[in-house]
Amino acid sequence: MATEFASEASLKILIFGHNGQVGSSLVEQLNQQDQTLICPSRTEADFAHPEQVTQCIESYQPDVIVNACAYTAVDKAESDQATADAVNHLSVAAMAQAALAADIPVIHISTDYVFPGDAKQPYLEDDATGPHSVYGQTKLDGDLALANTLPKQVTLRTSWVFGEYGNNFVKTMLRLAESRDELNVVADQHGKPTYAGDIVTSILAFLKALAEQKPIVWGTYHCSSAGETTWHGFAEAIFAEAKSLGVISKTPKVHPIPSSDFPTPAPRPAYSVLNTDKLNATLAQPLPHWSEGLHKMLRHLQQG
Ligand SMILES: NC(=O)C1=CN([C@@H]2O[C@H](COP(=O)(O)OP(=O)(O)OC[C@H]3O[C@@H](n4cnc5c(N)ncnc54)[C@H](OP(=O)(O)O)[C@@H]3O)[C@@H](O)[C@H]2O)C=CC1
Ligand SMILES: Cc1cn([C@H]2C[C@H](O)[C@@H](COP(=O)(O)OP(=O)(O)O[C@H]3O[C@@H](C)C(=O)[C@@H](O)[C@H]3O)O2)c(=O)[nH]c1=O
Repeated sequence: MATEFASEASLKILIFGHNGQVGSSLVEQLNQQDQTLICPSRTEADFAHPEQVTQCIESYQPDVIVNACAYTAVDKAESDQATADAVNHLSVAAMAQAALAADIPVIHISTDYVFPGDAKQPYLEDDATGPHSVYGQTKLDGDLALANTLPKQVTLRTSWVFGEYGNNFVKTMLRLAESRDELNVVADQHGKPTYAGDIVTSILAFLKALAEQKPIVWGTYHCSSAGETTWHGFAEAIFAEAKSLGVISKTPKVHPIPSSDFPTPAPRPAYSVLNTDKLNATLAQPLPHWSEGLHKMLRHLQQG
């Protein structure tokens, strides 16, 4: 997929969450192009204080905002609702107001955890939401505030993100492999692992259209790598690929368990597979299978 911008097309891009999994990967890709990036530190724009987000947008006057910032500690959010709400909801609402006032678009990232998880087939963009966790509810509240305020917005709803940078399930599994011979992993939660690089490909496609003044269909898109599995299936794939690439020397035995045997403060959806047909049509091809992203990530770790 061509993600190079036309040489004359240049944007001043304000990126929130530039140190996260998606943000780091986005900055890495954009640094290879002739774009002006603004990556405010947490001290400059602390999302626990929405007024700082407003001030930051007003002072930098970007052409576009990419919001990859979020309170992503799903279990911790259950006992830290006020901070999760400030970061995931109130700051996004403030961002939407500031973007509207400045007439600039926002590309925002959201989550499969906005869905209740009782579907039997992949969720479409307009299917009813109904989060069961504080994280999912605060993300949904932020998404709605943005969509109801700002006409020029793209929300990319993604799922089970992993990549080279930051923390994720793949890194947790690799760490556990060092110390454990056996692991229990839930086998009754179904979703789509998504490589951060694939989300970046999608973000770049929208930025490129913006820079080249091509028409954009604003709104919500489901943005996950191809393929679906369970956390247990994902863990088994991680260990098989990591062993074959020599990232780990031994593979633990992975026992499939029901969610009831792995109690967590926040309930996770039993089924959060996202239907990505709308985005596939926009990008003119589907994102790659998650196993390709897993291979890329593990190769990167292997090469140090
Ligand atoms: N991780 C996942 O599995 C999934 C993520 N998503 C969504 O994708 C997006 C990107 O997620 P991901 O890259 O994984 O997130 P990360 O947790 O890797 O990164 C989050 C980013 O937000 C920043 N941040 C958190 N709190 C604050 C704060 N109070 N003030 C300023 N910055 C803050 C972090 O800064 P710092 O580095 O300083 O901590 C970090 O840069 C989010 O919207 C998330 O909800 C959707 C589905 C799955
Ligand atoms: C570490 C571990 C987890 N699990 C289970 C717990 C949980 O049900 C599932 C996933 O665990 P994690 O806590 O790593 O993942 P979790 O924080 O639920 O991941 C979510 O993050 C947020 C930000 C999102 O938006 C979601 O799309 C999703 O990626 O695996 C096991 O069964 N065994 C284990 O050893």
